[in-house]
Amino acid sequence: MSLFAPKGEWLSEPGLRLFWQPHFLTQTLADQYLQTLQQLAWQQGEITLYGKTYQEPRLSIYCGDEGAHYSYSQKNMQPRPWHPLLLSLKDLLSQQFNAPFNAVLCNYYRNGQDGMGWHSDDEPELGPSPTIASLSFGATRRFVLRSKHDHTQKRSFHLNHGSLLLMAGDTQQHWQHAVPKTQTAITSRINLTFRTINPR
Ligand SMILES: O=C(O)CCC(=O)C(=O)O
Ligand SMILES: [Fe+2]
Repeated sequence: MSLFAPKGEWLSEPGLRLFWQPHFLTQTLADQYLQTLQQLAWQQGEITLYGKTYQEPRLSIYCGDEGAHYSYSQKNMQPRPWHPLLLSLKDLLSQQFNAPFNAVLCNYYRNGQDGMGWHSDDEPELGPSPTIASLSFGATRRFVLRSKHDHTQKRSFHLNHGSLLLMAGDTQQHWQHAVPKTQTAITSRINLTFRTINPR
């Protein structure tokens, strides 16, 4: 059985380079993977902004090769060892996109009140033009991009169960992205972002 349902497409314009494949995984595989992923040791992280500590509005877990330390929002994250499913997805995506992924940040959005605010994945250890592969499972959530130069310039995707969205090229330099909270009653969603962490 092929993992790959219909092909995806590259969306390229100056400063924005994306690859979108809504049915990257078959429904059966996506269902099976979601069940496994729900059993990971999810934790609610904290962020400190201007001396005040907040609980993140989502659960997360960071896995990767030994030494793939990642810091964001003043948090220094030590990778946990690879879960076998995450490792096999990492290998598959690395091969497919010719990118040496060595870590994955997993996020668990429990309901519409969980989300992720505007940011770019532009931490120094990702390098200037990171390739980031994002796989989604469970409830469909809106993923929005906006230009850093003109916030009215937006692109929006509905990241469905089994979909793949890849961000590449200069995207992180010129665009921010977010997963907005929603009042709509929705079930949980899991997102995996595979990344390449360069040694400091
Ligand atoms: O949940 C998503 O689709 C995006 C997650 C994200 O932007 C991140 O982990 O940096
Ligand atoms: Fe991000």
